[in-house]
Amino acid sequence: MTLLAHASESSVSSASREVLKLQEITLEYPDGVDSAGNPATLKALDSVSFSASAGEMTAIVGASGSGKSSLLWVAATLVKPTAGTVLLDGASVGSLSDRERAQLRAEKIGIIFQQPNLLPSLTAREQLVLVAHMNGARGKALRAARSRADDLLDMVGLSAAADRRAHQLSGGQRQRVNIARALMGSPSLLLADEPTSALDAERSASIVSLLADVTGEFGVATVMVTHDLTMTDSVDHVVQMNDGVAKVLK
Ligand SMILES: Nc1ncnc2c1ncn2[C@@H]1O[C@H](COP(=O)(O)OP(=O)(O)OP(=O)(O)O)[C@@H](O)[C@H]1O
Repeated sequence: MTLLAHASESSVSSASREVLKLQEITLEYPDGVDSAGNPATLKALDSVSFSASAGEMTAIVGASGSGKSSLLWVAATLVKPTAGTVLLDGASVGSLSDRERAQLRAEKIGIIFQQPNLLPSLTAREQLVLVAHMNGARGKALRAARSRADDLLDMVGLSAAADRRAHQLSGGQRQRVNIARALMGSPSLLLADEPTSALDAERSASIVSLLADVTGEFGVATVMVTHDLTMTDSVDHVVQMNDGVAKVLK
């Protein structure tokens, strides 16, 4: 298949290229007032440095409230850190406007949320083509988007279910559509927030193994938040969060 052959070549050439680099990221949330009545803050991330390379998968683990999701949202450029630098493909995102960051996200970042959030009235294929359609793709461009959607659905094992609507898919299948959808824009960074939280152990393992496959096939840098330590065997790197502090375990 052309798509996969092309992707494999790109993964070889892009191996170990640093896609995401977080330098001394601190994130503070407003947290009411202190005993003297002054505004208080809660430090969710405390000088976190970490990077993710093309073709490699990293798991972020840690107890509830340790800062895993905060780290992912900063990496996704959805939350601006209080201090520190986020570099994406070597360029700092700190000085970009909201609009420029939204554009950067569309071009470079695929995000997989905990719950797939699929639109009930659309088929699996339509969920993938929706963004291209909303961006005005018509004619040849729309046919190209449909063809890419079909290749991606094939890659995630759903070619037979391309015409099924969201409610006709199982939880695991919905998460596969979610993964395929995140890859539609050919991102260099793939971020997944607890992608297996709604699934049983067997389906969770197959979703993590699929993420590992697409990481290699597409040469993306994948960062997955998980509280499930059994998932860390199949990843290249593990970062443990503890009270906002990151420690690289693997
Ligand atoms: N929007 C917010 N406003 C204020 N505090 C927040 C906000 N979001 C998160 N926090 C706090 O920041 C800390 C880190 O939260 P975060 O959601 O990043 O942790 P987590 O490791 O992802 O937790 P979980 O596994 O339960 O999802 C927690 O103390 C949390 O209460």
